[in-house]
Amino acid sequence: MAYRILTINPGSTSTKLGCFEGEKELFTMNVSHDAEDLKKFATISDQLPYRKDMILNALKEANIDLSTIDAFVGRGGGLMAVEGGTYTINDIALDHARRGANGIQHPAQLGPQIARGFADEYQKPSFIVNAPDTDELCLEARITGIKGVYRNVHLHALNLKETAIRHSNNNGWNYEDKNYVVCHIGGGISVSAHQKGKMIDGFDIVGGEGPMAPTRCGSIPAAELIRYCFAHDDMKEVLALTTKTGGFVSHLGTSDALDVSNRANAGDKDAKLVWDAMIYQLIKCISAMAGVLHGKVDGILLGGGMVHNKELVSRITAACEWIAPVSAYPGEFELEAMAAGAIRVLEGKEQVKEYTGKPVWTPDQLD
Ligand SMILES: Nc1ncnc2c1ncn2[C@@H]1O[C@H](COP(=O)(O)OP(=O)(O)OP(=O)(O)O)[C@@H](O)[C@H]1O
Ligand SMILES: CCCC(=O)O
Repeated sequence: MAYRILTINPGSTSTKLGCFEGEKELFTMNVSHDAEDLKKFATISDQLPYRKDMILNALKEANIDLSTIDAFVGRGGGLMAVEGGTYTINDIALDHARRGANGIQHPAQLGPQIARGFADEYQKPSFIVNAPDTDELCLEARITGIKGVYRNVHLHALNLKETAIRHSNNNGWNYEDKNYVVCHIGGGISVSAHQKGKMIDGFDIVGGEGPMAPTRCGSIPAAELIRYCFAHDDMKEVLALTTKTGGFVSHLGTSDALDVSNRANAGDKDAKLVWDAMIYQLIKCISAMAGVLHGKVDGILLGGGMVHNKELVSRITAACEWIAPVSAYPGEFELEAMAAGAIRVLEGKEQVKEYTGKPVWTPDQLD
């Protein structure tokens, strides 16, 4: 019989839930949280009881009996850099998610906490699949032009890898045999290079790299940014440009990309320039990742909410199809990807990994 999996993906103002039996979706649900309610909590982990109660109520309304679930999966977060794959939520992973051990506060770190809580209660396994902390960078990608400063990536690893796996399956290929440039173009934008099943390079979208995105500034010339810091007192506000107040929010006061593209099409010059600049930067970043793969690219894959926009897809396709065929996968497969990862290990098709808490790479490995 097919395994029944509950997947939990906490975002900034909602928690997405999915229940799957094998590949079959039994239900998905988006439980909204009032932004004012969330503001009352000092840390992300303080939100746990509040979010858990809302999830339990939603599951009750949907008649989902948690005792029928075979495994619980939470979106990762707060973990030290890990190789991609499916990990048991052991005590170290739980502790790191609770306290955001990697120094980044992200709602996704509630995923392992909620999943492990349910798993303990019902004596079932719990997993994390391709956490945002996935780091498979080649050594050269880690080195910057400042000694002692290294690149640590955080990106939409879950959706990027699932998109690449699905594209491979659709074509009768193995992800492990192919090279792709994979993008997630949504609230945040991730652009990454995948070489034979490993994400060997990508832009750090939590650290202010890559194309500008609805809420993120993307890459900025270093000296301009330093001058900007000198001209501003509040470094917390400056830092927020990398994940909350940059990109469309900084230029246009909205994070709604659909609104920006509509305004651009209706003749709003400011919106058009920002929309065009984002697409320009996307094309530039895709081409950079193709270079990293020496041009040996089997496909350029586009996922995320903005990929519903046909104009964006056709402009990227026109600019990049000289590199490789461009395929669009609008939206995201995050809930399905978490279930699929758990099922692969439960069926013995993939080896489950043990989180050790030691990052995959530290600068002392250079010595
Ligand atoms: N047809 C469209 N044209 C332009 N933008 C669109 C279109 N449809 C959806 N979007 C935009 O996609 C964005 C949402 O994408 P998505 O759902 O992937 O984001 P998210 O889940 O909030 O964040 P993230 O993708 O970073 O996890 C919104 O800004 C929305 O306006
Ligand atoms: C780290 C990838 C997810 C995000 O920042 O939204």
